[in-house]
Amino acid sequence: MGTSDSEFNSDLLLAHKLPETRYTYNERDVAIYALGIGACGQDAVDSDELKFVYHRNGQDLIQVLPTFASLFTLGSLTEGLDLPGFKYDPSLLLHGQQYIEIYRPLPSKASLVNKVSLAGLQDKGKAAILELETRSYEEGSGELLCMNRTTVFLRGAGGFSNSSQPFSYKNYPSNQGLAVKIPQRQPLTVCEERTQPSQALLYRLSGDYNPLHSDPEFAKLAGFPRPILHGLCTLGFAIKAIIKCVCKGDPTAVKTISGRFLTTVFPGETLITEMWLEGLRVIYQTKVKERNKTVLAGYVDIRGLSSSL
Ligand SMILES: CCC/C=C/C(=O)SCCNC(=O)CCNC(=O)[C@H](O)C(C)(C)COP(=O)([O-])OP(=O)([O-])OC[C@H]1O[C@@H](n2cnc3c(N)ncnc32)[C@H](O)[C@@H]1OP(=O)([O-])[O-]
Repeated sequence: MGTSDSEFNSDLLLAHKLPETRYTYNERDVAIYALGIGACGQDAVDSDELKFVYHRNGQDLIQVLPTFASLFTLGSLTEGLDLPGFKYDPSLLLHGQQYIEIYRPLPSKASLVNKVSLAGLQDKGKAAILELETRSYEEGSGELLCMNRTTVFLRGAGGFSNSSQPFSYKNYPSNQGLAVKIPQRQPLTVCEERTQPSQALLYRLSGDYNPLHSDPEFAKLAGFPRPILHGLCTLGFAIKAIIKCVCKGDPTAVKTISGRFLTTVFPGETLITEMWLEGLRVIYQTKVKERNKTVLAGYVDIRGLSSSL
């Protein structure tokens, strides 16, 4: 264990308290987010999707997609995370996994206080896996709205601990957020949706301005031929498909979301999401049609099932 701030120091790291963050949003942010994950992207009058963007009786009545909750975490990672006793290169960061619990339907506007804590850190040799947990409370009522656990894969940041006993810290149940086992049988339903070449440029307006998603030169330096799609954008497309195909368009049916980003998506590619039902759990995987590659896999726990399924 090191003694200076630039060397790995587990005592310093685990004792560190991350600052609270604030997140305030309104109906405009909700609509811009929905457009960013492709709502009405294929059909501007699709009644399953228009409700996330527009309401004829006033914008405060638009419905909020449950994955909007993932935006509440952004400040902690995108504005530079300063962890004493652990260093990494933010330009080599990739989003690895997202786990979200929704405790009550998200309002169309709110001011939130986020309590952020370190949920995990693992030394994988070539990379480090860092996990942050964010609990979002509504300002005023103090009510807990949702919890996000964000896993980032930090290329080049591994090898900071003893290789015969790599450092591994996790403070949450092992059944949460693990990669899922995809059933061998045919999926219950499949949804295909093309992302737009400008998808990342639109999605970034929801708050993740990392140039990896917009700047060709930056993307090349980070090891990609061109800018890549935000992981949370791909997740938004997949969960929107599940809401449409399994939850009969009801976004409040979603209780828990888990997703692991398996490989990168390029804006303009077509996403095919396959879904299987196991009790009240929807197992899903999303593939890129053009490359026949699975890019995302996970599960969604839902509150109930429509009788027609
Ligand atoms: C957050 C705000 C910023 C947003 C940025 C973005 O959106 S970026 C755009 C969105 N994001 C993307 O586009 C990223 C897409 N994903 C990828 O490109 C690749 O999956 C990878 C580079 C993350 C890892 O690939 P690889 O071949 O280098 O890895 P490997 O198979 O050799 O495994 C090594 C170890 O790591 C483990 N592990 C592996 N994967 C994950 C994971 N996803 N998650 C967690 N853990 C993972 C695996 O279990 C293993 O541990 P074990 O079992 O030995 O104890």
